[in-house]
Amino acid sequence: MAGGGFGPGPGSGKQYPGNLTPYVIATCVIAAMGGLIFGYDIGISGGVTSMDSFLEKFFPSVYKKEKADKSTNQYCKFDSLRLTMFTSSLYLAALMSSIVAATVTRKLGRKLSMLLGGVLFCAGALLNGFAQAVWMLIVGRIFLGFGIGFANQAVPLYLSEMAPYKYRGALNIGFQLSITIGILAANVLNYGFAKIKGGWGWRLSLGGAMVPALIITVGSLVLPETPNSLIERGKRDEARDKLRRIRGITDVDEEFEDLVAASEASRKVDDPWRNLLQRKYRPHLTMAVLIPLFQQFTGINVIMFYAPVLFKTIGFGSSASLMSAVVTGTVNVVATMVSIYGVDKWGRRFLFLEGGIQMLICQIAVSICIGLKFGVDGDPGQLPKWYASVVVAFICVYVAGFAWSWGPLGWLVPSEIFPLEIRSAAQSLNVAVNMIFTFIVAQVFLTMLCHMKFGLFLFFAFFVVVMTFFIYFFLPETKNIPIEEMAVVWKKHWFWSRFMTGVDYPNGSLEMNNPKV
Ligand SMILES: OC[C@H]1O[C@](O)(CO)[C@@H](O)[C@@H]1O
Repeated sequence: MAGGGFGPGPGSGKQYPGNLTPYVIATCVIAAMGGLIFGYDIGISGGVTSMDSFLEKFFPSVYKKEKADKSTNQYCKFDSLRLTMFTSSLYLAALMSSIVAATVTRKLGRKLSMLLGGVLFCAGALLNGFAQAVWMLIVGRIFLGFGIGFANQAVPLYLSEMAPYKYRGALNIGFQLSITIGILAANVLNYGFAKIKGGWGWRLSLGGAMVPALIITVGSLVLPETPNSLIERGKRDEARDKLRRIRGITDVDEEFEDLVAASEASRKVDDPWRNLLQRKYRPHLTMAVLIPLFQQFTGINVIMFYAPVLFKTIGFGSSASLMSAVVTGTVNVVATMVSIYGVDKWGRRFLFLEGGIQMLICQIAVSICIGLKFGVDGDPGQLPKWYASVVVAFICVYVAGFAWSWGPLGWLVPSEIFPLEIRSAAQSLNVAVNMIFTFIVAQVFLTMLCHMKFGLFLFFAFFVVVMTFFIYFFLPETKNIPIEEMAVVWKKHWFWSRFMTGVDYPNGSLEMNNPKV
């Protein structure tokens, strides 16, 4: 995903004039709805799959098993490939469409990708809301996934191109913030809709995705195209006018010339994928793969997708489980705001390292708590409410640790380290790796819980140890470093410097203003 920090920083000598106009604010708020939908879909499926009426209708075998073996192994209650397929099909679809979207976004504009995303979302939400059979659910999720591929490709790119450079960092995390708000909205609605008499509340939960979907569909029709995209498609005069309108001033020449130059420079790179394999881009390639992989191996989506199911497993009733998901969702939103506040003050490394240690402690604690009560056979006997509440508290502290570290930084850091000539390939790789591992975690979690039992949390804890050491040794601080000076951080790094010998990076503003995904 593209993002913040593409503009000139404090050391670049360039200070493009321009204001944070109401026009920009309005366009960015509408565009950020793409993040809301992503979050909504992440948050909605877990709650819906914990509603009895939904399970009974679409997954009767899971429902029967859940009802029948109350006192037996809690770990395996929900282990159903079809059930996980319902959740995870979306991510596979998103992975595929993000690859197509890269071309649409570049050749036909950001607006069209967002419009396609919105239309696909509407189709998916309708199919899900009116579903009569499992296939309708899964096809609906696939449509939603296609929509997410387009929206996640185009929206962050759109935001970073529209925003005045000074606000790009905050706007980047703004996208993750809207994802977390979407997750929370889904959790709250699930909690309310589950109480509807007649057991059809899940239809409202799933169909509710129509609201943000319609907003982005209509929004993308009225949103302006970005100047970068217009230049890229040969419409220079239109681009200059747009830039004036967006920045709220008439003198936009300096920025405009740089956009044109950046577009021309990027056209000379004909195979960004091959470029990415060059020795001097080894650190970038490593980060493009490992950062999204590690983000998913924190295990966060075990909580985001399956919190209600998990809470049911540790002994809460249906309603309390959904309520607990609302609590974790709220923590997620608030802690992401902490990150917006602190990321440029305390730096990326501090947040990564602190968040890592916090997550590790909580994962070990959750594992011990569950292990002590559930043992290996998964039979908790009488589990006191206070005990389950302690588990939820640890989970909340864990979510906070994620939400101010790997959550937003998993997008921000890659977006600020890629130089233009590899940006398109590296960013696509970043999104693709994220989706693949989101898919894998979603698909195998319930089976893993069944087999690894309380050890599942130790499995993710192990990865948190690995990633925390990785950050400590291999990630240089990128706080307050202008994009065009980023090469320096690798050149000075104890390990990565060996790949940088004899490397002369193109300098200046040319490479900064044309974020491509
Ligand atoms: O807020 C948690 C959410 O954030 C993401 O990591 C995206 O950045 C999702 O995979 C996860 O569900």
